[in-house]
Amino acid sequence: MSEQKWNVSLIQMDVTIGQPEKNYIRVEQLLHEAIQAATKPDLIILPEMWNTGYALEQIHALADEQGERTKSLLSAFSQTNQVNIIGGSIAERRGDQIYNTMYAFDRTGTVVAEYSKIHLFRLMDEEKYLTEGDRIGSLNIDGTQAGMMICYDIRFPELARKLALSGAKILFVPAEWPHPRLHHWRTLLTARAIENQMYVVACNRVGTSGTTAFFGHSMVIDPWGEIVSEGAEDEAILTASIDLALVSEVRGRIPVFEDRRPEHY
Ligand SMILES: O=C(O)CCC(=O)C(=O)O
Repeated sequence: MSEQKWNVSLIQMDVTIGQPEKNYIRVEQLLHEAIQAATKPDLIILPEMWNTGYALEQIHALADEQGERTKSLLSAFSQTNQVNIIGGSIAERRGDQIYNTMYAFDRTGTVVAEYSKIHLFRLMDEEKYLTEGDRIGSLNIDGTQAGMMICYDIRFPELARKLALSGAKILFVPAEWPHPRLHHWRTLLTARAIENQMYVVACNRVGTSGTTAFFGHSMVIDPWGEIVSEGAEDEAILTASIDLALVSEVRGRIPVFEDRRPEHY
């Protein structure tokens, strides 16, 4: 790929709650579909907690031990196909604790970053079963600095700003964001893109889990806040082309980072 232009594929998948076997098979099928598309992706992203869904009561038994199974699948795929992968997030078991963890792989299959969700979502009892992460998710992909946040994290603008201040030009957001909060999803993602003048690549699941329905609407938003690509509510692989040169252009047009006055707030 050119240094500045990337093709990205967002795997907006359904997740079968409490059935990792089914979900690992489905992810592998969808990764193959994504890579066989007419335009080969430079980067593929998956949604949140795709191995187990929110099967919180059984999460200890179902979670992936140190993410080993996930890392082995995604690392082999990224290496074979020389593609970067933002591996959504999975339920990861580390000792006695369970985390909601993201892994990023470069084109050689190396894990270049991992991030565990910092803001656990109390509306879904996440904090009763999971342990929160304690560090932010910065990474470098093909020479470009980026950041990772998970779902509820997007309600915390401080985190996105911190990633932008550390150099991120693009923010990756896997999610399991349900109805009826589509307005919040779109508005918060767009705000994070506009205020930080960066790309936002957000991959949400579809399907239902009990009485909760997930609406998809995965999207890629440019640093000017325009939605470049947006999914519907069905399982699909969404593609978009992003031009990282637009980040410096927008930052030059309105010099928000130079005009910040953190000494007053
Ligand atoms: O903040 C929201 O409305 C949704 C968050 C969520 O579903 C999650 O973090 O899993």
